[in-house]
Amino acid sequence: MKIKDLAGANCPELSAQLKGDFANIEIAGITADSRQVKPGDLFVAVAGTKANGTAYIADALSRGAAAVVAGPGAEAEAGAPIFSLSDPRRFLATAAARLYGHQPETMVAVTGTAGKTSVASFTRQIWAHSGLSAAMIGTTGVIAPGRNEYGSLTTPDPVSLHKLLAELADAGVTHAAMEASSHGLDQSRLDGVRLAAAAFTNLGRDHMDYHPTVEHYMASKMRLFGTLLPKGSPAVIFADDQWSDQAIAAARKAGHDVRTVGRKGDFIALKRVEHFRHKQSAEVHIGDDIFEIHVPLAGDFQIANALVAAGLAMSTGIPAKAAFSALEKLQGASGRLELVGQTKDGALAYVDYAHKPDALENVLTSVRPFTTGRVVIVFGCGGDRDKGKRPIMGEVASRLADVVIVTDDNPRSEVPEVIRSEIMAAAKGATEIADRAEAIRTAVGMLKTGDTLIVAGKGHEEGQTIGSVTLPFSDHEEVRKALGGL
Ligand SMILES: CC(=O)N[C@H]1[C@@H](OP(=O)(O)OP(=O)(O)OC[C@H]2O[C@@H](n3ccc(=O)[nH]c3=O)[C@H](O)[C@@H]2O)O[C@H](CO)[C@@H](O)[C@@H]1O[C@H](C)C(=O)N[C@@H](C)C(=O)N[C@H](CCC(=O)O)C(=O)O
Ligand SMILES: Nc1ncnc2c1ncn2[C@@H]1O[C@H](COP(=O)(O)OP(=O)(O)OP(=O)(O)O)[C@@H](O)[C@H]1O
Ligand SMILES: N[C@H](CCC[C@H](N)C(=O)O)C(=O)O
Ligand SMILES: [Mg+2]
Repeated sequence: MKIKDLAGANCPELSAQLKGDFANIEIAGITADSRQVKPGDLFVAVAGTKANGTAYIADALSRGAAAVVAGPGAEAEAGAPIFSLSDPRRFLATAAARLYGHQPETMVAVTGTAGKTSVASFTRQIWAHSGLSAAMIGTTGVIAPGRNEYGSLTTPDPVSLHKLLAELADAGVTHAAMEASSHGLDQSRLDGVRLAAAAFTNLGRDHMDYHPTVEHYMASKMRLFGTLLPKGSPAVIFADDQWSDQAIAAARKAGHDVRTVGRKGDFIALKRVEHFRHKQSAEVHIGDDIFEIHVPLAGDFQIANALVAAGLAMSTGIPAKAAFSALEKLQGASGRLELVGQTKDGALAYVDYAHKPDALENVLTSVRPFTTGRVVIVFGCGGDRDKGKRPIMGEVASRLADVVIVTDDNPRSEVPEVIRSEIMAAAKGATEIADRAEAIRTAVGMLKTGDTLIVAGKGHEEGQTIGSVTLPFSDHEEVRKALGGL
């Protein structure tokens, strides 16, 4: 594709700089990483958290980059095709979308501190239940007909994302639900995605290492409604969170068709919920119609996630009745309050991905009603991530669980003892066991009839990152091994 076509009406700022021969430069591919440049590629230099892409312009040109797009003030060397844009990240996303050409016809995105993976997964399942060729993209990777791949980022970088979306569309996928993380939104990773609808679940504490304030965190999430979702589109918003009113206000201000779900919901109104050991039933109202829904998953929060997913499915053409009947067959996303097994005395062992205070609080509160014995929790906190959440999670665990074992999560470049001590400082009565497998074995070994164990923080993850090395590790496997040994 010629660079003038890549810019087109989409980027008048670039079009204006394409004088003479520069307009006809042929672009083979696009990347923001100089190390990935192949001859004929367009290199987009963006400023990141660790490095500034402008430092790698020479590297990109030496590898055969056909042209370079950089941020404001980039040195426009005489004769070299280097262009300067006010927002190169947004350009990277929209240009990747143009270059790869197509994406599934109906795309939805979900943001919020907790519940994104679950909502994206449930939305895909509802669509699939209605016979549509549907996909999800998120923390657990990509799931589509014939594809189930482990992923690393919640919201992939724009180039991998559009390559993937084009592959999915080519394979006949018409509907895709994706997670919009605050990092992804802030870094414009989704700016080239054509959205049919978008959703918000909730806001709690997370990522305070990246966002200077909680308002900045919320504002990043609200880019989904304010900038990305085309005006007038359905915005499905969980109504019962502390931040719901702000999300509703942001979506209204952007001119969207706001559809709230939950106890205070006006699109899907939740009237009554009954919790059983492994399932829940609820009565919901849509206008004058009353539906009884059944969700075969534990955890109060899964009802909220199921309603947001049903709201997204209904906003993309699925009748309410079909959406609700699909909920009866829902499978939880891997590692989200997932029952891995039980002891021969019937104590339950779950793996859950709670790695932030609100999620931990929710998961511990969710299992209490059906736990006649003790709630036992094993958890830690990741290194190189929001440090402030560590004592808060320690306090939540010791307040809501009967037995607390603090262990390692992914220490990454931090000293594991220090991470643990920051949690322990607020976790009254907790036991510290550094080795995660040993912590799990100890917890399983102490289970008695009526107890519930939750191994939290790593969910679906298949490795543990210590320093810069990731060793194979699975909470599922360790729980199974420990149960097998009983
Ligand atoms: C903090 C963060 O979000 N970083 C992401 C970001 O990196 P960055 O832009 O800060 O990159 P940088 O290292 O400062 O480098 C700046 C630029 O120079 C380029 N460069 C660098 C070196 C070189 O030799 N040549 C070169 O061109 C880099 O490719 C980059 O474009 O953009 C990269 C490409 O898209 C991501 O891989 C990287 O994710 C890192 C690995 C990461 O750990 N991200 C996590 C925190 C994350 O994004 N998590 C969210 C949220 C999860 C949740 O909700 O819980 C997610 O969506 O997964
Ligand atoms: N609606 C919800 N409200 C509160 N907590 C929730 C909700 N949904 C899920 N959780 C908790 O958060 C954990 C992660 O859930 P999920 O993976 O669906 O969220 P996520 O937003 O995708 O998280 P991440 O940002 O890590 O990708 C679950 O294991 C559970 O403990
Ligand atoms: N997407 C989240 C995952 C955290 C998972 C937890 N196991 C950890 O390592 O902190 C993040 O990057 O913050
Ligand atoms: Mg997720």
